[in-house]
Amino acid sequence: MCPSCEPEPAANGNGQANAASNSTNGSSNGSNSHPGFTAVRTKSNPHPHRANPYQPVGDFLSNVSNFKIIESTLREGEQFANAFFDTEKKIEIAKALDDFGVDYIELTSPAASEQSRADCEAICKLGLKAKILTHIRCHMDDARIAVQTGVDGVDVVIGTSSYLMEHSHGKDMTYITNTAIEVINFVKSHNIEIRFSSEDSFRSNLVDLLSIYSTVDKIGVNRVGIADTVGCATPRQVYDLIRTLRGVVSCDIETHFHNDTGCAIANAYCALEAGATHIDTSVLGIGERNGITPLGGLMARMIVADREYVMSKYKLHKLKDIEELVAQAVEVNIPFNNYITGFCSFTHKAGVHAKAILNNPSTYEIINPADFGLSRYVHFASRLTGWNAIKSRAAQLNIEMTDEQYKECTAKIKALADIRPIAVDDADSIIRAFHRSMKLGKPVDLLPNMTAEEKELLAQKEKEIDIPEKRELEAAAGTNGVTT
Ligand SMILES: CC(=O)SCCNC(=O)CCNC(=O)[C@H](O)C(C)(C)COP(=O)(O)OP(=O)(O)OC[C@H]1O[C@@H](n2cnc3c(N)ncnc32)[C@H](O)[C@@H]1OP(=O)(O)O
Ligand SMILES: O=C(O)CCC(=O)C(=O)O
Ligand SMILES: [Zn+2]
Repeated sequence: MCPSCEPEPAANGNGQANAASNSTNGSSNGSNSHPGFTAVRTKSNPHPHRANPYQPVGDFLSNVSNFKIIESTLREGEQFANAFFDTEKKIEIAKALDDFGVDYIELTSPAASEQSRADCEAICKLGLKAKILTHIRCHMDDARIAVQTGVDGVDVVIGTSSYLMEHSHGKDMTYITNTAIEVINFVKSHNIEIRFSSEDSFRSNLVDLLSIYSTVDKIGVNRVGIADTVGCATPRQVYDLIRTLRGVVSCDIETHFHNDTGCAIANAYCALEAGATHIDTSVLGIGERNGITPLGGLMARMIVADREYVMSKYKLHKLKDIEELVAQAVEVNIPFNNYITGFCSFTHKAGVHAKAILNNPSTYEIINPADFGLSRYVHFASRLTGWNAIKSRAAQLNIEMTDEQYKECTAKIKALADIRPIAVDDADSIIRAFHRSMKLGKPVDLLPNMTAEEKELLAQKEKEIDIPEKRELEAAAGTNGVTT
């Protein structure tokens, strides 16, 4: 099968949920297979290969087709307000991330607590494919503990902005540089990967930054790290800084973006464009405050840039399970608008969208849900529903009518949807009853269990219905075209 094609989803005709209440829910049960909508059969191959004039241009600096993920749910994510991971949960998450295909798993400092140290050792012993890192302060005490845990690498960090130099650790650049050299040499002497990072890079002095990165690069660190610790950076600032740094160091460049101003994914992308090699993520973006670049959001961004690379490296159909695992562990709901796995990420509602999606999903989808093992849905039970969606739903119910009849039936669905939120079952009942009335040639009760009040409101609405095609038919049949 063409990698761009998805298997045709089965019709989901037995839905019970109320579409409108779904859409105001604000959170989901973590599934995109919601019963309020129906999975659709589309006419043409979804997402055929087609030249995209906006696709990334070839660029000798860019790593959008060659990046690595440092997954920090078990480090940055543990700093999320709600997070508590016991050993068992940490192991479960580490295994799931490893299976997904992340390149590195970063763990909380073993200096944080005795259990943190023991958990770090336990995860190192799992023999995962992903390399295991731990994250420490730029301090020999922490480094001595870290190298004893069995990790593959140590991520060292120290604040370089004036805020942090003054109010966090109180050390100047000379002290920072000397300590960094000592810690780096010590970790390297244990044949362990080493990364040196400046905290709050975007509020640090550029000359200080380039100077210390140049020094640690010469000593032979595996990576340097740039961190937008307070989430203040814009994509343009990120591009400029990483591009400049790329010209100064020869080692890899890791980047870490907080999401306080909503730029964490865009910043990660720009960093890769400018030559960064590694992106820090966490599942659902959990971390300090409102967190960092989310793993799923990064996957969404990168699959659009280079689908082949992303598909070949990561088991995307496991994303939803990992998010549910972490969401449960930290007791949060997956947001309704979450990248990829939000309950309505692939649901198309307005008639204009539905029609085009039914013809070709690329019209209103940049990501193919099937790449993530998910389905797309067309909503067909609202006042925004169009006759093309109703025709497609009728086909799923094995009902065939003329185009004029689909339109008239749609108008009846809209009339009811103008009165109250309607469920899939309501729309289905109307389609069935309308079809029956067409066959019998006489009106039937569209919704037998409607309340008297609803019936009266609906009758009012029906008076207002004006379908041009119906008017023409009625005129042709000798009526004045006015429904009474
Ligand atoms: C931006 C980030 O997310 S960086 C990663 C943050 N991670 C963590 O903080 C891990 C969890 N932390 C902990 O368990 C504790 O903070 C510990 C064990 C690291 C330190 O605990 P304590 O010694 O009780 O210090 P406390 O947490 O109150 O203050 C931080 C200390 O680290 C020092 N410090 C802060 N940043 C750094 C750094 N990057 N390198 C070296 N020292 C640092 C501060 O000066 C302060 O030391 P002091 O009060 O003795 O002068
Ligand atoms: O180690 C790093 O590069 C990042 C540390 C961190 O979490 C931050 O600065 O926000
Ligand atoms: Zn952070």
